[in-house]
Amino acid sequence: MRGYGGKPARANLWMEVFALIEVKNLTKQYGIAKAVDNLSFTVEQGQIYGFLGPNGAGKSTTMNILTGYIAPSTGEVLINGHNILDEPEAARKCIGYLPEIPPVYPEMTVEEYLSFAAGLKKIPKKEQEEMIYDVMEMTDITTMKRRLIRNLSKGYRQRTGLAQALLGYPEIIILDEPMVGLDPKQIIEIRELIRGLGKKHTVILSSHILSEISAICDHIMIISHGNLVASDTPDNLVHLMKGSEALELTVEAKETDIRRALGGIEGIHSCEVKPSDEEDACDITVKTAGGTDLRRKLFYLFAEQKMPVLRMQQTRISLEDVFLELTDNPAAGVQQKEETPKKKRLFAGKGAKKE
Ligand SMILES: Nc1ncnc2c1ncn2[C@@H]1O[C@H](COP(=O)(O)OP(=O)(O)OP(=O)(O)O)[C@@H](O)[C@H]1O
Repeated sequence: MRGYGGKPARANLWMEVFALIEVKNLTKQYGIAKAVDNLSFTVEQGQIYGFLGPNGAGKSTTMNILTGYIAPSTGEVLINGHNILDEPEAARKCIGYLPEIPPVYPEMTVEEYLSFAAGLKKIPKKEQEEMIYDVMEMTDITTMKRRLIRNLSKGYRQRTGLAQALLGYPEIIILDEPMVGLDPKQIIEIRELIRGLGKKHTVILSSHILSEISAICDHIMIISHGNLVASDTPDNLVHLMKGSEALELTVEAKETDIRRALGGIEGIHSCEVKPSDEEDACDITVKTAGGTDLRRKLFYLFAEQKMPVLRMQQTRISLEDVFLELTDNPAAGVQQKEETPKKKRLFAGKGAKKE
């Protein structure tokens, strides 16, 4: 079992042993505004984590704190057991960081820049040449090594920034909005590159674009107004929100008869009945509680009542719906967290702080 921050591993601390990053009650205050508000989560080894949130949610601020670029107002960050404030060098050694604006120098060639970055990272001189060659191969920029950075395309500039992050082979790679400004082809290429990195590294990437995150990440953390509002796998985020699923029906019957018939059915969270465009029929939207599937029950109910069902459709919740619901109204997420044990997992998934 791998030790935790150089301390002896203990079997009953299994989860802690593999927590590569632990963030506890992190807050960053700018004047009276809170960019990050009491944020807690853990990151485990060997996964690709997506940090998702609308503009201004606090993603960059959190990443800058994790990487030691800015200090939190309160709270604690442990990187592989090293406190980022008490042992910054040991903590930063575990992390390769590509900030939102790649820290590249336009007047240097790719090779010169990587050599400069290797120096900053205090990589021993005798290891530098081979490592620079290696990270250029990993990011597929070897053919560009003598080109001035200012003459590179945005995609290659991003790869150069990524190569810089990989110098020293850190266990954790943090990428802030790595696809911003790239064209669709470059996005696909960088996505593949990140997927490849995820095989050997723990990767955290931030984005405000859901499709980018869901295409690459094993685990999604949704942040809104500086709070973590959900943390789970993409599938679980959708599955565990199934309580918001709805059934839409068109039934040939009077509104009062439909309401009476539905009155005795358990598992209905809410129900809307209104006149349909179909003659002598009503459109019904039934919201189910806790993901209950009422399709068969309603089919037999209306058949017994001699009310023909002209249409029945289940509207599936998408990851987009989850994202919008949680980021439009983060308080709704917290409420759900307390309401049902099933939804609780949404907030206490692998990346979320175990209580
Ligand atoms: N140095 C600063 N001084 C004052 N306010 C700041 C500072 N940096 C960030 N903020 C504010 O903190 C909040 C969070 O910003 P942050 O950049 O972390 O969000 P983000 O999720 O990364 O957004 P984006 O995707 O737009 O970069 C925003 O309201 C921002 O205006």
